[in-house]
Amino acid sequence: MVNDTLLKAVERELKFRPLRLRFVNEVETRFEADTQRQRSRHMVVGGLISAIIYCLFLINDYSFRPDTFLTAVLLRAGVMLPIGLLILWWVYRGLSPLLRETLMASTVVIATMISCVIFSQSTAPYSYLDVFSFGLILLVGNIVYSLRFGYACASSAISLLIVLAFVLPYDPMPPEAKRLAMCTLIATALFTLAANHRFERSERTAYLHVLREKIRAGYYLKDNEKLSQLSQTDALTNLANRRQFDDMFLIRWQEAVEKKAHVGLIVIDIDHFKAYNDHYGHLQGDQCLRKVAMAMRANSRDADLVVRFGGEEFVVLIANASPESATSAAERIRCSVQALQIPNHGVSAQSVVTVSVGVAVLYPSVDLTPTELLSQADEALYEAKRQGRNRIWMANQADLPSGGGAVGGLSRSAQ
Ligand SMILES: Nc1nc2c(ncn2[C@@H]2O[C@H](COP(=O)(O)OP(=O)(O)OP(=O)(O)O)[C@@H](O)[C@H]2O)c(=O)[nH]1
Repeated sequence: MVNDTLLKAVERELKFRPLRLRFVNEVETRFEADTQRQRSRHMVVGGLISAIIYCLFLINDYSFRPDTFLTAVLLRAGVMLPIGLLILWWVYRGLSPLLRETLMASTVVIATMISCVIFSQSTAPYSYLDVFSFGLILLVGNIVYSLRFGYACASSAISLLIVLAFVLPYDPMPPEAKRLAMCTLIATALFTLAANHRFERSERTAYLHVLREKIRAGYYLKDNEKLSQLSQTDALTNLANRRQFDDMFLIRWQEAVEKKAHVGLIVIDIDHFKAYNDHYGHLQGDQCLRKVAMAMRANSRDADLVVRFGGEEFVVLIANASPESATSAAERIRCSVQALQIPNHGVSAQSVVTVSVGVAVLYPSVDLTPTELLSQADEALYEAKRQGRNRIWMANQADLPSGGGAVGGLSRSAQ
């Protein structure tokens, strides 16, 4: 999507990346919208793997503190696992960023709490050794889930406090082991938080670069579309121009060859336009051209290509045209211009602007070229002028260079 304000905000973020990770609101909302789905999936996969490993620790519980094995089963598989799976299910379904991060961070805190209860309930001599493994829980939150930095800090701090609260009064654990365990845990928290910060920073910076390119690409695309449209349109009348006609004529011709269908061409020229220009001036002449162009567009089918061929000459390219439909399209156009009742006092006091129309319809074949259809229509137009103007003239079969393929021979006076 092309968005000027968004592009400016993205460029500002890229230029002045402060230590604060969160973007300004507008970019943050976009960031969340673009990354939420993938982030939730990533968390769910990480959560499932962590849940399995957390339950596998029951093997440890069984081997070196069998006295609390039942409690461990109850707490790990009966409490932590269902809570964890429920949270993962919610996250998978999609939650607001705040809820998602809070719930995922809470699994870290709950797992720490449960692990502390299990180790402190046991009277086994080495149960406290388990405290050294609690760093793994912090690692899951800060690295595996890659919680947003603020949530990672909060869950790590709360978890450390919980461990401290359990370790300090736990008598079977020697004071040296308590000190070492707490130092190890704090160091683990700090290292994993530093890595978490770096991950999030690079993820966000990479996102900004991608977003900037996407927005710019949107601009380029729009510019290109605009340019291509301009290069195919006549500036005065907004009709298709000669360049678009040349392209479309070949395409329609080829289609007609393949489908064995007719191609029709109507060539229209405003009558006595020089007199109009001389009488009213060039600017009003332009105005007249616009009105005539609008009438022609309004009285042609959407599928027909209405072209300003040059000066006061127009062309309508009709796909799949029978001689009858081309003739009636030409007559409709002629009548619609006359119906505008634009006075042309350059000719006489009663004169209005009219058009002469040449019509040609062909079955394209290998020995015919599009130019032949165009010259037939031109000749028919010349004949319409010669016959007195304000009329349509159908290209005659005899006009064909090859002597075959043209249809009609009809001329129609309009007056
Ligand atoms: N205002 C204006 N006039 C144009 C434009 N292009 C061509 N013309 C004028 O169209 C007129 C065409 O005149 P002619 O070719 O002599 O044809 P005509 O006076 O219409 O006579 P017939 O075609 O024989 O009926 C000239 O005066 C051109 O200057 C344009 O873009 N704007």
